[in-house]
Amino acid sequence: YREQCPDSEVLGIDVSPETNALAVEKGWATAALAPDDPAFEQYVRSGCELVVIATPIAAVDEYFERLSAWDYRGIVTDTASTKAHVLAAAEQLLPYPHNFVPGHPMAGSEVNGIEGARADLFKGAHWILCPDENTAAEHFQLLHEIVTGIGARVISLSREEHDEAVAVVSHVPHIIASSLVELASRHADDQQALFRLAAGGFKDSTRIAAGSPKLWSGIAFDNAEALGRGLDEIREIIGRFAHALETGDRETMIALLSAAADARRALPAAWVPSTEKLLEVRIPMEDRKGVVAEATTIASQAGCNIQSIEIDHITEDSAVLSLVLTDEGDVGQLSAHLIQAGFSVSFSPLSPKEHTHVD
Ligand SMILES: NC(=O)c1ccc[n+]([C@@H]2O[C@H](COP(=O)([O-])OP(=O)(O)OC[C@H]3O[C@@H](n4cnc5c(N)ncnc54)[C@H](O)[C@@H]3O)[C@@H](O)[C@H]2O)c1
Ligand SMILES: O=C(O)C(=O)C[C@]1(C(=O)O)C=C[C@@H](O)C=C1
Repeated sequence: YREQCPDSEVLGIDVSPETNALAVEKGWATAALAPDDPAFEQYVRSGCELVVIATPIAAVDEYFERLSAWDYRGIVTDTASTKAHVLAAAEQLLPYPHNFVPGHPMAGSEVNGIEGARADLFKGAHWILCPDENTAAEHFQLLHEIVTGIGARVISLSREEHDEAVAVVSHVPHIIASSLVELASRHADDQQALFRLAAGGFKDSTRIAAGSPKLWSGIAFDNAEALGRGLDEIREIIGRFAHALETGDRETMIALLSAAADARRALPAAWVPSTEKLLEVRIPMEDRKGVVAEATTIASQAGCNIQSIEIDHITEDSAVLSLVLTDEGDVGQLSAHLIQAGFSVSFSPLSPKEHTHVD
């Protein structure tokens, strides 16, 4: 972020003095302190615009409590992999819970701590934001700007759907990766000879198993229900492979493998923004709460990518939300769903030049 905005001030807070020293040395933070340093409170009380809580889930409450004690009125976001606990804690502990916009970058590393940090970690990645009907459009706009500024793409997801969705694409895969390593470990001898045979396939599908057990145990228990359902389902899926094998059913085996191969091949390696053809969607915001959450979630569901957000204040109590979309997703579906939700929307093509001018 500081590469994008070298004039910005970023105060890092970490329990590890080595981490704080390295963060400043690398230029990722302008200053970095221990949580109990009085300068932390001073900084939060003196106009800090945004707080990003990127600790393990177990430490989040402590920071919500501090922000409450310091009557912090700015925007708060987080990076936690699960939202069940964080949402309940925000509601209970934060003085202004509507200023909390949950976030979750869908990128990371199995390397624990600051050693795993890279300036380009989020380039081409998706970053979930979970605004709700109480989220101010300006708060979402600022977070959107920061996240897209570091090269990620924002996906708006409802708070209710978040944990269920990430259980399937992140938490079940982690348990499976750990299970694959456990299987091989059981068969490896003292010299670990079997692991020397492990090539790309094993390594590709188990990299994440090297992640922090403490962090992942926190994630697993915070998302126990959805993870439990996902594990039941994966048992059933593995059972279908096993059954095809037992019954010599080659046709089913081919069908199961083909369906997975097609779906996997269709996954892009990374998201590349396409900004040749831009489309502006203008949505009047008067007399309605939560327009930004509703409209951006509908856009994400339709696979549309919002490149930037503007809020045009027409009069004191009326404004228009303007979303600039890149040439992706199903605009027909977006339009139909926005109209179905009761919005009176207008679409107009925009050239990248015009957009630069608007900015
Ligand atoms: N690892 C990933 O790939 C990944 C991806 C997306 C989101 N997340 C989420 O982001 C959060 C951080 O994960 P991570 O992988 O960066 O963890 P990490 O263990 O690599 O880093 C956590 C940092 O928090 C510090 N810390 C721990 N307790 C603290 C406290 N009480 N006060 C201040 N600092 C404290 C640690 O010293 C460390 O520097 C977690 O909630 C995790 O679920 C992780
Ligand atoms: O790529 C990795 O190493 C990750 O661990 C990233 C990963 C994942 O893909 O499951 C891990 C945890 C998150 O909450 C989000 C992303």
